[in-house]
Amino acid sequence: MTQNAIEIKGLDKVYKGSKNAPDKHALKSIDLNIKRGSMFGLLGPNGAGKSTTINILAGLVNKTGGSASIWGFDIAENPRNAKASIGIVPQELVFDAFFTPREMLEVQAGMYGVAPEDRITDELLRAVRLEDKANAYSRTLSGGMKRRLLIAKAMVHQPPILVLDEPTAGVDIELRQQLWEYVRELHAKGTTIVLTTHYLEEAEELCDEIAIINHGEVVACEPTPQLLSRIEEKEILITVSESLTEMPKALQDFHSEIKSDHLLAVKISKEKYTVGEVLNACSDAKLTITDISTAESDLEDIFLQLTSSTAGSKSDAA
Ligand SMILES: Nc1ncnc2c1ncn2[C@@H]1O[C@H](COP(=O)(O)OP(=O)(O)OP(=O)(O)O)[C@@H](O)[C@H]1O
Repeated sequence: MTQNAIEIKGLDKVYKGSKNAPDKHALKSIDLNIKRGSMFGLLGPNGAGKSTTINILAGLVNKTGGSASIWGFDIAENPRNAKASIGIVPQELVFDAFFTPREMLEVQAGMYGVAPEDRITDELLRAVRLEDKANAYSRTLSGGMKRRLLIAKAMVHQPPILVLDEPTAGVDIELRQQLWEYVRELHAKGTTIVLTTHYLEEAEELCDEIAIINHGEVVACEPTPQLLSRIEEKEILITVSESLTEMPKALQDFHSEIKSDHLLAVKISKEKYTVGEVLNACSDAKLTITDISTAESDLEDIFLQLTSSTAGSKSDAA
């Protein structure tokens, strides 16, 4: 039995165009393995292909090529078991406004064939802190409550994998913390979590592995610390009293650039070099430093670094 919760191999999706719209190659033969028990982040700019990937796993979009399996079940050969192994929290807050949270969870459990005695409706309502609203019309819930209800809805059949598609978009900080608290609880109890998010700092904080997808291609997929260290760069801005016309020899080993007459920018990988080594190189070059400042790369920078090499026009990504 595979150790992966989700295995995606050569997954391809072309949305057929129409008279006025060309075909859209949304996924270009992507490979992804998501380990059982992990908290996995799928990051990418708008239009990268995150929702397409998730919707294929959910059985809502048909793939054009390749394969995907969920908890060892191929989505094409064994769609019932594949579907039973995953719970998906969609991006949009889609609801039947006249159902109460309790009814909604009961109906959903029924749709998954969960016998009445096996249902965990009350437990779920408590977990997402909606027990007080169990019998209220869903249309009376706040946006945050609706979001929590959608998580509960995705868990009615107690799947081993929970996928959250941009769960905190437009959600305030306090609620975001509550959501993550519950997601962390589920994870601690053994649920594999996959989330797509634009909040890069959240992926950094929550996920043990991150894949970055851009224009339908996987740009990176690694354990979070490895991803961070691989490209973690520090930019050092050094002002010198000498007028700079060309890069001093002692600094040529670094990724350095003359920004203006007296200003040098040196980028160093924190794994390879220290700031001290850069300063020593300046001293070897007989430069007189009058000012120095540094800036760390965060995941946002890394994300830009990784995606800019394959990035096309903004309109294509929109
Ligand atoms: N039903 C569809 N028909 C045609 N093109 C589509 C369809 N759904 C998505 N696309 C296109 O496929 C590409 C990938 O879209 P997708 O929604 O998967 O991206 P995403 O990474 O989830 O973006 P976002 O973060 O904005 O949700 C985009 O260019 C999008 O316009």
